[in-house]
Amino acid sequence: MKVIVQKFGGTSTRSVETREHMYKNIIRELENGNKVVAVVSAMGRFDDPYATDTLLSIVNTDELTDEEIDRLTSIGETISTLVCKSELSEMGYSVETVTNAELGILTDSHHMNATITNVEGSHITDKLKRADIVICPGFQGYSQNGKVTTLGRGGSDLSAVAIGVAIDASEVEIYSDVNGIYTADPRIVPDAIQLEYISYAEMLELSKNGAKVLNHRCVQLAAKHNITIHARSSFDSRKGTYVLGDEKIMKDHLNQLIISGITGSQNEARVTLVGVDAKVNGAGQLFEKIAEANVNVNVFNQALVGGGKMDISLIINDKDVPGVVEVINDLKEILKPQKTIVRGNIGKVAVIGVGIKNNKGMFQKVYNTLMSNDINVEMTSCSEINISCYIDRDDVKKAQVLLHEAFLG
Ligand SMILES: Nc1ncnc2c1ncn2[C@@H]1O[C@H](COP(=O)(O)OP(=O)(O)O)[C@@H](O)[C@H]1O
Ligand SMILES: N[C@@H](CC(=O)OP(=O)(O)O)C(=O)O
Repeated sequence: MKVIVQKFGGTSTRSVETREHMYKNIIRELENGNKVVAVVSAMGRFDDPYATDTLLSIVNTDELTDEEIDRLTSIGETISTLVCKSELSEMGYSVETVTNAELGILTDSHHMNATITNVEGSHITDKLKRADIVICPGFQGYSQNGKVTTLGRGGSDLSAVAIGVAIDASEVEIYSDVNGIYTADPRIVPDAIQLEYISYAEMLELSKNGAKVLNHRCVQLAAKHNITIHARSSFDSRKGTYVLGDEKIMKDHLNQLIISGITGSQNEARVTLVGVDAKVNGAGQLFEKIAEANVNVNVFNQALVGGGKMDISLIINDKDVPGVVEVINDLKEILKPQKTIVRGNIGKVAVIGVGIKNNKGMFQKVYNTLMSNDINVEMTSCSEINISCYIDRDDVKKAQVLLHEAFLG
């Protein structure tokens, strides 16, 4: 007998009909002689009664502390846990549920985006002795101060892998409404191809750059513990996509694609300081203050423009613009910029693949595809497996379709 960890997201827990499909996946494993730990997300998306965004919409979040918001949003997963227990029990299955404290996911106190510090699976293992199905609320943990925390949006994927680590599972199944990982979001690029395998490194880049199908911290944790993730659909019994280590993919020649995926995001902003005094270490001081403000800089560019002046450009998340503008104002006397330009309507398109480093002309192909279709590339960043271009936000979907056609069409 094996214990299978299955995670069901909001697209699976959403309604009585979607949950019927979800239960078929659990029951299949019971019929195979296995036991199931089901990690569940809140039911559905905004406007569904108990979905995370619905819960957030019924309060004024400015009037609540982050700790209070965690107490509110974690309820969505608790409701989902109890609904699934009631329905599965009614169908005659032996089911136990796990409370927040019994989950054993210990975190720091960084509410709304907590980091897991330890995972302890003894309560789940005990319950597995008494029941065939153990249902766990995803997305949450508890801090050393005994408070409920949440793991960031999309965090139930991370819960599932963390529980997989705690109970020593060799594989974690993550169910959603798509049959695994595609070469692009199939809702944006209908011709996207389903991948059989993808490496942790490529999946991490896809997730970090906008592919919400898997949470990036879940991929990091799976890579650290060498746990295979099987991303698949609640509504389709075929195999989905296996996310696993590069070594196995290389050794068994599991993936021949140069490019594994195209992804995009639409929440960036560009801040440019024009004509900064080049004699002082302006960028260094700017970065120090930006880091103190807890802001992540996605891309940075500095160019000498003559006359003892330089231009500095930053790409940040648009939610961080007010904080960065405040930092720039505080440093005005030191940096002496002639002007500061904030452009909020920025997005990103990213081409991801292990083949990038070994194939010439990849950047040129990305750049030419965009520019020849009137999409202006404002800034770029490249690594061995990722070419990212920052473009007008309104062009992000079109850019994904064009790049998919150019590389994978
Ligand atoms: N490369 C990709 N492959 C598959 N799905 C993707 C990709 N990029 C984005 N998606 C989106 O991810 C969605 C599934 O993830 P998500 O909405 O988080 O489901 P759940 O709430 O069930 O966890 C799909 O409906 C799809 O639109
Ligand atoms: N309900 C949480 C956690 C989560 O992971 O949800 P889902 O599995 O539906 O993406 C959220 O919306 O962020």
